[in-house]
Amino acid sequence: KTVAIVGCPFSGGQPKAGVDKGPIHLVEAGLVNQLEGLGWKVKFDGHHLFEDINAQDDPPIGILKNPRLVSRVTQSVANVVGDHIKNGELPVTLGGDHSLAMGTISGSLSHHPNTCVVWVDAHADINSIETTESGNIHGMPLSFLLGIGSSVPEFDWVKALLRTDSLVYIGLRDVDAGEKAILRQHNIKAFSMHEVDRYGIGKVVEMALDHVNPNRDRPIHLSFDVDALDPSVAPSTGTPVRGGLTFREGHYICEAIYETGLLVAMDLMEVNPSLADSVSVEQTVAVGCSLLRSALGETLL
Ligand SMILES: N[C@](CCCC[B-](O)(O)O)(CCN1CCCCC1)C(=O)O
Ligand SMILES: [Mn+2]
Ligand SMILES: [Mn+2]
Repeated sequence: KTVAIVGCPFSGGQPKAGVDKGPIHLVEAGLVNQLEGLGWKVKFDGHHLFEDINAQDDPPIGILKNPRLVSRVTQSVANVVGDHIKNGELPVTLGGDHSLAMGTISGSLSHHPNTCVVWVDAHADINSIETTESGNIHGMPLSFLLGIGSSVPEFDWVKALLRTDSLVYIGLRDVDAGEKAILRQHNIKAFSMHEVDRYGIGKVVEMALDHVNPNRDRPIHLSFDVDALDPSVAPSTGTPVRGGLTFREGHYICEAIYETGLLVAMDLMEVNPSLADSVSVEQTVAVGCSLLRSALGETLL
């Protein structure tokens, strides 16, 4: 079985410099060899190069920032991920900011229309153009994928093929008012940190999969934002929020999803190696690689 590493040095969905350097740090930490060590054939044809659009050609739409750049980059990612899946490979997309998930999940859905999405994150990333307070598109990918809010012509390539009952969250703890309304209105299932505390991660993952994959027969796309982890575990990320998942809880999610045998694509997002001291950066990168290994079959025994 082949893993295809898709390095996406992209930061256009948010304002902090550095998140585009996430992929190179993850690869340079030895990710390819680590995955080969698990028995995977690993395909990595270099990091993708996204040429910029100069600012005057990409004015905000409403308050959305870099809309044309984000749209173009995520559309190219959708094609890359879709092609890897078509080739029978398992795409592992390294971010880069979470707006990339518009591309990765579109890619999965293009080949597996019944893909269910497990979104591990402190944030819901579901703001529509009406509800976003920041205009940072990394806080919006799911609204486009679900077709929530008024459409933005520049993003018309995103077919709203994800159903709200095919999405489940784990780790939420910083959800905007507009997003809370969207989650309620659309009955989107979310296991916040409150549920993690209450039921424990084992039960939460079981309930999450029972919700989107009751017969364990649907392909799973795992979109993992490292800020789902507590900042003490993954400090070097753009929007840290205290009270997050422990190192083990994060790994348990990945281990349990691997055990289903249904994983078809994974994203590891929002590693920004320029936001902390070198020890903390190294720690964040190492945790990212470790999570990926767990999602791809590394076991403790
Ligand atoms: N919801 C936020 C954060 C999005 C994080 C994206 B992720 O998960 O990929 O890291 C935060 C908006 N928030 C509103 C109140 C004032 C501070 C910013 C937004 O910008 O939409
Ligand atoms: Mn996110
Ligand atoms: Mn987040």
